[in-house]
Amino acid sequence: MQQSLLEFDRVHYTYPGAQQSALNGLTLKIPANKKCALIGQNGCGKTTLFLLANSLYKPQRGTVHWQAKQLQYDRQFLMKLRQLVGLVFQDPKQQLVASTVEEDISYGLCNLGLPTRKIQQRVEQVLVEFGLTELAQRPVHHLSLGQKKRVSIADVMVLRPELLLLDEPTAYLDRLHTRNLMATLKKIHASGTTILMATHDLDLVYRWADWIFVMDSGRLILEGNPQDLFTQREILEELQLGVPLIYDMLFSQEVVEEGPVLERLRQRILNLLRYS
Ligand SMILES: Nc1ncnc2c1ncn2[C@@H]1O[C@H](COP(=O)(O)OP(=O)(O)OP(=O)(O)O)[C@@H](O)[C@H]1O
Repeated sequence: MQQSLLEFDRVHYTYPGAQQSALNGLTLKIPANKKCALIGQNGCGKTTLFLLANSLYKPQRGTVHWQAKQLQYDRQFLMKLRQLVGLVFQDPKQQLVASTVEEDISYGLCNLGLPTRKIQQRVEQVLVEFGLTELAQRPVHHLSLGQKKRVSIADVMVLRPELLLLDEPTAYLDRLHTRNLMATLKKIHASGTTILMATHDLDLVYRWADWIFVMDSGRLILEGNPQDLFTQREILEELQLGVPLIYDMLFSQEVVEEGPVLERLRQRILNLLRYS
């Protein structure tokens, strides 16, 4: 059976003063070692799921488990969990707290109380891994958006999490920076980190993910691998999500007759396009 890292079981969460629940009985298991995508309309609860996954919020009903252990909300447990589950916010302003890039990356390690020498080693290693060495002394508010996003991910990865949560990481990035980011994620995944990415970019999902969750109104509606999931076109159209353009082009019913040549051509195109 597929091992899961984080499990939501019938989780409810309503923001103070809100009329409607943001999470409305959400049940979802994040499988270990996968590249997972989370899709759904604006306001369906993706960010709220992340905030509960990282234990910044607590379920009002239902439970969240990390590797079969129910989350606790005392300081010690939270410190440990936030090393294991790294959250990269959509807006780097929510993430970047220190004055320089180097200080920002060391912030989480300092909070853990690691010895100075160890902190220096880990920070230097991450600066190299993320191509940030030249920017180490740069004030974070002088960085471009692409650079800020890279620093936000480095901030989290320096803690060596087992699960990386990314909230719309490619939002506002140009093509080059999206490619660079996807190359970074490839390395992170290859090093053994499970990834869950919320995004509205279905083509990116199709080219990158190996498992997809579809949410609506605070619940999980569908999940599966890209090839199976996008066959559920009717449901996806009803949710106003549709299917990726690439999928539509390659698997539309109006395409020429099915056969081995067409299938080989599709596989070649998909292999060329894949981010992974
Ligand atoms: N701080 C808040 N106070 C009150 N309601 C909130 C708050 N944050 C989010 N909500 C509401 O909770 C619901 C879920 O919001 P959430 O941000 O989790 O959705 P999302 O799927 O991440 O949306 P998007 O794709 O636009 O980022 C929405 O109805 C939203 O209006």
